[in-house]
Amino acid sequence: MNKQPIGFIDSGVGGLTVVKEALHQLPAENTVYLGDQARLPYGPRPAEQVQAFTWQMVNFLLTKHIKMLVIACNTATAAALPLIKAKLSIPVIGVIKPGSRAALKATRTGHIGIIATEGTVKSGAYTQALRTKAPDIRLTSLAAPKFVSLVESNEAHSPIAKRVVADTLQPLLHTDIDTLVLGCTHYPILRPIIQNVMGSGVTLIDSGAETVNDVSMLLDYFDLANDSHETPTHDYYTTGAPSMFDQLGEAWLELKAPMHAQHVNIESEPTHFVDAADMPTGKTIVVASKNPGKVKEFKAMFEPAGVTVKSLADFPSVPTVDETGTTFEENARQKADQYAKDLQLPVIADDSGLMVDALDGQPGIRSARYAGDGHNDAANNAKLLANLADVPDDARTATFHTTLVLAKPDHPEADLVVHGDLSGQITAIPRGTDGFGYDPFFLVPSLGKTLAELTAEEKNQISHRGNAMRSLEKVWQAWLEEEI
Ligand SMILES: O=c1nc[nH]c2c1ncn2[C@H]1C[C@H](O)[C@@H](COP(=O)(O)OP(=O)(O)OP(=O)(O)O)O1
Ligand SMILES: [Mg+2]
Repeated sequence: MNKQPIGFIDSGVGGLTVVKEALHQLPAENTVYLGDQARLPYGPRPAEQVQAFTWQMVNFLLTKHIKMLVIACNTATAAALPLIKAKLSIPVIGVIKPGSRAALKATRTGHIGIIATEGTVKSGAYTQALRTKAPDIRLTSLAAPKFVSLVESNEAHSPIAKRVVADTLQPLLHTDIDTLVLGCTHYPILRPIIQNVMGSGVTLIDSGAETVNDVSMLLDYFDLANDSHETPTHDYYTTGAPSMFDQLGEAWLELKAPMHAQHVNIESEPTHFVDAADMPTGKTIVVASKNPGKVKEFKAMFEPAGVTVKSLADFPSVPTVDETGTTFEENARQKADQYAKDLQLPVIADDSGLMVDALDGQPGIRSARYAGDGHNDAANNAKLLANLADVPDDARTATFHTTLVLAKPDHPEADLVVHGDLSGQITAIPRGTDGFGYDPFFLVPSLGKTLAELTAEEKNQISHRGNAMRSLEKVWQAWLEEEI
């Protein structure tokens, strides 16, 4: 089981045509999408610039701990797919090969048309992909530079769009093309108009939709599919205006709920591959946790101080450290010392858990494995509730505890150790959707809310982890900068 999201990048909203297919074919997967609308269109830009922009998008999505990357943009695929594939340790998929394969399957006349951006046409990426498989195939490529702007300016259904599409496709009419590759992920949004101009005898190939077949296959092949039954999350980011993105996205994906795309600035992201292990150690700390809920909370605490926060997701090949200790501190030390040694970077490890008075302090250090090995919040919560079924409200008191250990490589004697607690009560009915783990059942009596009903910031202000961090506040920066 792998709950990490699949990442999608595109110059704008076009890649949503791939996401639409992914939501349909892979409904259990979490997804995160980034459209670089501020710098669109990519089509007319030189290949080197497209490569730099694409790295910035990739570096941003890597901070979201994606398990797979889909370059849902033909221009970026043509310019940067091999470079990115060579550097990342996660599977990377482009849109050109899947589109080519589908086109070869569809053609009867052996004459395939390709419409794409200038960049994609110039790169010859489709010609190369198609000729490798079918050397004798006849190909006619045509740049359709105006299509992306039509889509992005929400003109795809206007009379102007009809005119532009008809004019652009003119050279392809009266040929014996029977298959036309939509070699840009924006183009499927113009599909009805394109089909109308080309006539019903021409099969349109949606390169993006074809790509999702490959995504699905690779999820199985690398055993990366998410088979949890939690409702998946879909996060959308744009470098442009979220309102425009939402408007186009909600209509295209036929969403019932608002999309709420978030604005991001990626211009300070590196324009090349950054190996996490090459980062300067002074200002980087690795959160030695596999729990994304914890990582998020630590990021919120460290990043405002200018510290780069990495997590184990940035180091997929580092071996997992088992928790075999009998106390929170032993476990936190084990995790911190071993990961610091393996990564040769400073790390912070957290061992935490819930101690319920009516259960003699259980589940305690076994909180993550309460319902058995593997992390399943729902099963742990269900077991907790079952064990408390006969316990009256006033006896359902409990304490959350955290022990934090900061460790530097090969110096366990220099570990920094702090603790934090939070008292509360276990409710019978879950409330709230934020947070993680036991949060929906943990009532903070003074607030009348569960931890899952608090914002991240509100939770940090009172939580066991927040309290432990406040104990660290005065000492961690000096500790991190100190040479040993
Ligand atoms: O603020 C919290 N809100 C809700 N639940 C929480 C919290 N803090 C810890 N917990 C629960 C989650 C897990 O069931 C156990 C920690 O187990 P613990 O071994 O420390 O963490 P983990 O296995 O999830 O991740 P990792 O060891 O990779 O850091 O306590
Ligand atoms: Mg654990």
